[in-house]
Amino acid sequence: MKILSAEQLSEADKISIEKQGITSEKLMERAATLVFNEIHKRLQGAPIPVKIFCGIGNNGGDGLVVARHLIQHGYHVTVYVVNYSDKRSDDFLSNYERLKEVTNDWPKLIKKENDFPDIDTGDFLIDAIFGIGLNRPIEGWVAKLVKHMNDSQAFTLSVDMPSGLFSDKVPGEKAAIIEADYTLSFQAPKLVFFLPETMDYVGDLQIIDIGLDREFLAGLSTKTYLINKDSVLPLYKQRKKNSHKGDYGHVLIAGGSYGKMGSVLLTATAALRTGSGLCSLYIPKCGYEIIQTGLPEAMVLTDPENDMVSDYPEDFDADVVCFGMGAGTDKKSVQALKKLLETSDSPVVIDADGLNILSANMELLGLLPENSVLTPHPGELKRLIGEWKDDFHKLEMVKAFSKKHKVVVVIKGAHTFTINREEIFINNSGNPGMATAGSGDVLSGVITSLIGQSYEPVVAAVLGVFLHGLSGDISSRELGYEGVMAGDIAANIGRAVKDLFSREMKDQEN
Ligand SMILES: NC(=O)C1=CN([C@@H]2O[C@H](COP(=O)(O)OP(=O)(O)OC[C@H]3O[C@@H](n4cnc5c(N)ncnc54)[C@H](OP(=O)(O)O)[C@@H]3O)[C@@H](O)[C@H]2O)[C@@H](O)CC1
Ligand SMILES: [K+]
Repeated sequence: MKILSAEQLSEADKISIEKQGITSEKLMERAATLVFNEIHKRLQGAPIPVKIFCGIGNNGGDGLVVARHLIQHGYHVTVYVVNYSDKRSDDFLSNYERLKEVTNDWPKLIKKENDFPDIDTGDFLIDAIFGIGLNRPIEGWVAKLVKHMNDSQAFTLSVDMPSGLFSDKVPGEKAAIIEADYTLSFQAPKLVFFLPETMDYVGDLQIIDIGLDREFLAGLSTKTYLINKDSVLPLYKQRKKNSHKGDYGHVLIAGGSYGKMGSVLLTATAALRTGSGLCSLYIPKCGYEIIQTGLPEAMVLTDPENDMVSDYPEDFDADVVCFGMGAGTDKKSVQALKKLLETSDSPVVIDADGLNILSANMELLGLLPENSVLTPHPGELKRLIGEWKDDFHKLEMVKAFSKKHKVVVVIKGAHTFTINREEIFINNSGNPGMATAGSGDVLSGVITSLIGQSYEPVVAAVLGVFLHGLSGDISSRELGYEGVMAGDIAANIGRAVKDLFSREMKDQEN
C-alpha cells in the first residue's frame, strides 16, 4: 500500500473532485460519513457523552459532518469549535450552517482557557481540530486544550491525524499532540504513523477508502510503502510438485560462541521452517553436540577454535551465508567475517555481532557483496551509521548508507523498516510479544532461507519480515504476548506461510 505525502493527498482530493464532478463539500460529506459509520458501528447507540472538538478548517468540517450524523442518530453530542483563527474554510462554514437542520444547540466556541469544558474519563472525544493542514506547532491556549484532552484519559478518536502531528516531520520535544486511542485516516497511511518517535500518538489505526480517483492514485509515484497481506501475496513462489531439496537452497549459518549457541540454533531452525532444502552451520567446537542434538535436520562443520569462530570454510558451496548471531567481536571472529566477505561474491546476511564487527572495522563494509542484507536493531544501527537527529533524519542516513554500500538495511522495531536505496518498506505485522531474546536470530534465518530459495534479497527481506511478524501474531494468539519465545516464532513460520498463501497452495493441488 502506498504511503502518500500531504501534498499528494491534497492533489488527489482536487483531481477527484474534478473527475467525479462533485463539490468539495460532497467529498467531505462522503469521507466524514464513513467516519460516522465506523463510530456508530462501535458505539451502537450507547448513551455516553460524545464531545466533538472541531477546528475551523476542513478537518473541523469533517467533525461537524460527523456531529450532524451522530445527533441524527440520537447520540448525546456536544460540539466545540476550537476557534484558533477566524479564517474558516468554506466547507466548514456550510456544515456549520447545516448543523441547524438537526439541533437547536449551537456549537460552543472555545477561544481561551476559561472556555474549556470539563471532560470525564467516561466521555467519548472526537478530535477534529487539525488534519493534514497543520503547518506549525500548536501553541498557546490551543496547546493547553490538547493537554486538557490528553489529561482527561477519555477515549479519543482522531479524524485523519491526531491533531498536532505533522505528516512529514517529527514534532519538537514538548509539542502539543493529541494522544489518540484510535485514528481513522483518509485514503492512505501517513509515514509518521509508523515512526518510533510518533507512532504512539496514533493508537489503533484504520485507513478509510474515501473513493479518491483510483487512476490518479495508481499513477502517483512514491518510494514508501506499507507492507500488509495484500502486498506480500504476489511475492510468493509456489513449489513445484516435481522438485527436490536441491531446489530450495543450501544455507550456511556461521556464528555462535561459548554460552551463545542458542542463537545459531534458532537461526537454523527458522531457516529450515521457512523451507530451506539444506541447512549447515559453521560453529566453534563447543557447539557441536548442542546443534546435532537440538536440530538433527542440520549439518555441522566446526571451526578449529573451541569457543568462537575464527575462520571460514572457503570451499564450502552454500547458496547463501548468514553471519553474526552469538559470534562475539573477538579479533578471531573479525578474521572469520573478513574471510567470509573476501570469499563470497553473492549476497550475505549479516546480523548481531556481525554488524558490531562491521561498525568497529568499517573497511570491511567495502567487501560486502552487492545486495547483502544487514539486519540491525536501533542500537546496532547507531554504531553502524552514527547518531541521527530524529526519525526522518535516520531514514535519510540509512538511504544514503544503502546507496553507498549497495546493501539492503532492515531496521528492526515495532514496525520494521526495510530500506533499499531510495525505497522504504514498512512492515505491518507482528506484536509486542516479539520483543524477546532471539527474535532477531529467527528473522535472520527466515530472510537467509528465502534468499537461498532464489528470492531477490530485497524481496526476501520484505517477505521475511512480514512472515516473521505473522508467525509472532500466530504465536501470541496461542500463548499471549508475555508467553511468546523466539523458538515459538521459529516453530510457527510454516503456519504463517500456510495462513498467508493457503489459496495459492490449494490452487497448486488442483
Ligand atoms: N485530502 C483529502 O482527500 C480530504 C481531506 N479532508 C479533510 O481536510 C483536512 C485538511 O483540511 P485543511 O487543509 O483545511 O487543514 P486543517 O488540518 O483542517 O487545518 C486548518 C488550518 O489551520 C491553520 N493552521 C495550521 N497550523 C496551525 C497552528 N499550529 N495553529 C493555528 N492554526 C494553524 C492553517 O491555516 P493558516 O493559519 O496557516 O492560514 C490550516 O489551513 C484533512 O486532514 C481531512 O480531515 C476531507 O474532508 C475530504 C478529503
Ligand atoms: K484531527
